[in-house]
Amino acid sequence: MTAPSLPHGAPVNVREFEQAARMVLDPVHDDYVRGGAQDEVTVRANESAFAGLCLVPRVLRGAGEPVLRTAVLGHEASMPVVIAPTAFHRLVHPDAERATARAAAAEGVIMIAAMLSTVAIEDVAAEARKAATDPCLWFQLYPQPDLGFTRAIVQRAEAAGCRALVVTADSPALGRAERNDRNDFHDLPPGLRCENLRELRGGEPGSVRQVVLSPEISWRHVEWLRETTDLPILVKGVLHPADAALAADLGVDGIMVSNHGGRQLDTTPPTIAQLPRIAEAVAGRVPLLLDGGVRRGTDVIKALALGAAAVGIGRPVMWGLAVAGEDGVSAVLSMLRRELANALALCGCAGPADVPRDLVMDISAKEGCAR
Ligand SMILES: Cc1cc2nc3c(=O)[nH]c(=O)nc-3n(C[C@H](O)[C@H](O)[C@H](O)COP(=O)(O)O)c2cc1C
Ligand SMILES: CCCCC(=O)C(=O)O
Repeated sequence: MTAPSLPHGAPVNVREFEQAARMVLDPVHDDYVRGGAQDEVTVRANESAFAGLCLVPRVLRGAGEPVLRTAVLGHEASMPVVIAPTAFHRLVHPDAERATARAAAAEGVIMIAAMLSTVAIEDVAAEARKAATDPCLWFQLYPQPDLGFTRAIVQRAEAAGCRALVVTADSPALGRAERNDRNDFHDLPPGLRCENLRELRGGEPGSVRQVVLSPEISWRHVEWLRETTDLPILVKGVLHPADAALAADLGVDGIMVSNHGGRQLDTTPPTIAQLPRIAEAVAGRVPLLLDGGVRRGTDVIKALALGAAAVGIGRPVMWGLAVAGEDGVSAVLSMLRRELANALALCGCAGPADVPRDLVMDISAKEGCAR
């Protein structure tokens, strides 16, 4: 295998993309992307928990060159990494969600388009179709108490060709991001609008202030969505095994184990630590995805070993987009692809479905691999 050639000085890993993004972004927007709730305990824990798990590779398995291609909820993908929904891509690059959609489609990666997108879902989908004949887009929803609006936005996503609905469940209120308080960043700058919120304002693009993160949203809304759309439904933001069991009982099509990248409730457990408990509660009834702190191919393989069908990445995509638009997102995706292929090969695995549970050893904080 030959190493891919990168222009001199280009980031060689996701961490370097983070640093490069910091150099180009308005510090207020950099803070918005990198930040989390309150003391950011969970932001750090998501990443360090991966480092605290060791990989114990098998040798001489003759597994051959790993094949990364996989199906996520039955949707073909070139690797078990999806783009987690992140709002407001135009804050970090003028090509915004259009660039992300092109990169995802060209890379054969599933993109979860955010409801709070700065490009309308129809345009995101059209852009994805420019880069691939059969791109796979899912749509993330913050269910609104206004069910008329919620129905309308779901129908728009369906008509645009989105193939699954990702219902964010961890946001009955907005988390307290003190970086944003310090920067007095509570609304989009002039000219940036939430293009999917037109139905809230009689055809005008919406303002983020109109979005209701409501404590009244409940499992009944998931049931209502089940009756409202034929799209597969994933619930995103599950951390408690009992909630995972409830979701499975309700017949959802997928669960995203997520703490919103540590941006909602601080001091929640790192997602990778919670994954085995959730896998046990669900017992294979529903496919699991996980996001939060995935920065390396070795993180992906750890999540696969502990029960995830795929992982999501949030901030890394925003950093790639900030640094180089579509090319930056592509670079982040292909970096993770190379790292995952390398990790699979070094672990003796033939592909995502060939990752045994005992590949991962939990090492307690005092003797862990990292810190
Ligand atoms: C800038 C930013 C915006 C986000 N916006 C949304 C959103 O609109 N809806 C949502 O469900 N999650 C949102 N998230 C959470 C991500 O979907 C994901 O759970 C999280 O970023 C994963 O952690 P990671 O950034 O460490 O990969 C956002 C995250 C970031 C960093
Ligand atoms: C009003 C919600 C903002 C988008 C979001 O979910 C985030 O920044 O984490």
